[in-house]
Order: sequence, then structure tokens, then C-alpha cells
Amino acid sequence: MIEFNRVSKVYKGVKALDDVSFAVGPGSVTGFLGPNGAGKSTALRILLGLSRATSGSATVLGRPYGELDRPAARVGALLDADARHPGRTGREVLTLTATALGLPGTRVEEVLDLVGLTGRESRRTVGGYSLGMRQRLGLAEALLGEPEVLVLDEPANGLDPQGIRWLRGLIRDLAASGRAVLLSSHLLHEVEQVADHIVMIGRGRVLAQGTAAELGRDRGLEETFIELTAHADRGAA
Ligand SMILES: Nc1ncnc2c1ncn2[C@@H]1O[C@H](COP(=O)(O)OP(=O)(O)OP(=O)(O)O)[C@@H](O)[C@H]1O
Repeated sequence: MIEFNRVSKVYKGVKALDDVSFAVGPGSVTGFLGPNGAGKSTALRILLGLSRATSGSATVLGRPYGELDRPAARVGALLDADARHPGRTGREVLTLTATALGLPGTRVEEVLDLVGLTGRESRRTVGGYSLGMRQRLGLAEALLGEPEVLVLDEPANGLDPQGIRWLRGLIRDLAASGRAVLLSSHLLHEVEQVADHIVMIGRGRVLAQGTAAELGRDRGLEETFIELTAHADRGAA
């Protein structure tokens, strides 16, 4: 459902992505794990048509994002929790998106319920939201169209331990209902608890991919991650 095929991205001489290939199938959660600056956001932005690959291709549901029919309804994305108008209420943000997607207003109530924002919270302006509330609102917006594919960039940012546990359950439920979930994070623990498949990235390159058990077989997952990313840094130095 998601496919990166030899994607590279160069910013003014900086190679943010270098020959990245991996796929995400239906009914599964893929953790896209890498340290700060590894290239995760760049890859997700290319997938969602917000940035152009220097070479290679990224497709979702078999096509480049921009060529899909109703892409924002079929592919839910949470990229930047701060990208919303601070003067709008959460409910207004969701209603505007629902209208743009041709969805009924009842869907707004459903997603508010799904992400655990109360009626009262939804009537407050986004500028007064905590980071965790902004993340919940971003998730609600991503889920509006009941998308087949979800692309979540660091979704646990700002959530408290209860919120993180809730998010894990939500992500698992989404995959269990046949959706493909691509979840980026720099936190190994967050990824290993929810992902069926892990793609490790460092300095723009895929360092390893497989299940948590496969990747951690020799030295444990954490040691493998640290060793591989340190090696990628040394190689680039
Ligand atoms: N618009 C841009 N112009 C120039 N360089 C950029 C741009 N966007 C990203 N980069 C560079 O590309 C590399 C990858 O950045 P990216 O934001 O994709 O990493 P990341 O893995 O998402 O990091 P983080 O976990 O910190 O969000 C970094 O070296 C970054 O400085």
C-alpha cells in the first residue's frame, strides 16, 4: 500500500535520503525508526507529495499521492501538530476539513470521540491546546475520511504515558481493521511496542529492516539500533 523505490533527496549538496526502498502492506504497522535528522520527515513529505524526490519514486495505493482520487480522504496524515490556525477551535478545524472532503458533520463527532477530545475541549481555540491535545486533534483530522493508509510522524510527541498507551491501542486497532500504518519515531521503545515491521534509517540510508525479533536477534534491538546508527555517522564523517 506504500512503496518507496530507490528514493533519494538532495538539498543543496546535503543528501537527506540515499536510495531508500521499503514497502508497507495492509493490516500492518511499520515503524520508521531513526535518530534526529535521519531523513524520516523528508521521506514522509515526499510520500505525501509535499516535496519532490531527486530520484526514485514513492507511491501510496499504487500511485504517486498527487495522482490519487480524493487523496486526503484515502491517506490520513499527521505531520506537524503545530500547522493549524491557532484562532480556530478544534471543532472548526475538523468541520472545515470534513466539508472539504465532502463528509457529514456527524463524522466530526465520531473522530472527536475516537481521539478522546471532549466536547468542551473541542470548543476551545487550538492556540490554547497543549501539545498532546494538538496531537489528538491532528489524529482526529487524519482519521476523518476513514483512510486506508495512515502516515504518522512522531505521533506520541507530547502525549503523557496514558496517552501513549491509548495511542498504541488505536494504532493496533487501525492495523487490525486492514489499514496500513507507517509510523515514524526516534524512540525505539515506542516503535518496538507497536510495529510489526521496523525500518531503521540513519543519515538518509536504510540500515536494516525486518521484525523486531529479526533485527534484535544478535545483540538485542537497542544495541543493534545504536550500533547501526553510530556506524552510519562514522561512515558519513
Ligand atoms: N528544507 C530543507 N533544506 C535543507 N536541508 C533540509 C531540509 N529539510 C531537511 N533537511 C536536512 O535533511 C536531513 C534529514 O532531515 P529530516 O527532517 O528528514 O530528518 P528526521 O529524521 O525527520 O529528523 P527528526 O527526528 O529530528 O525530525 C537533515 O540533515 C536536515 O537538516
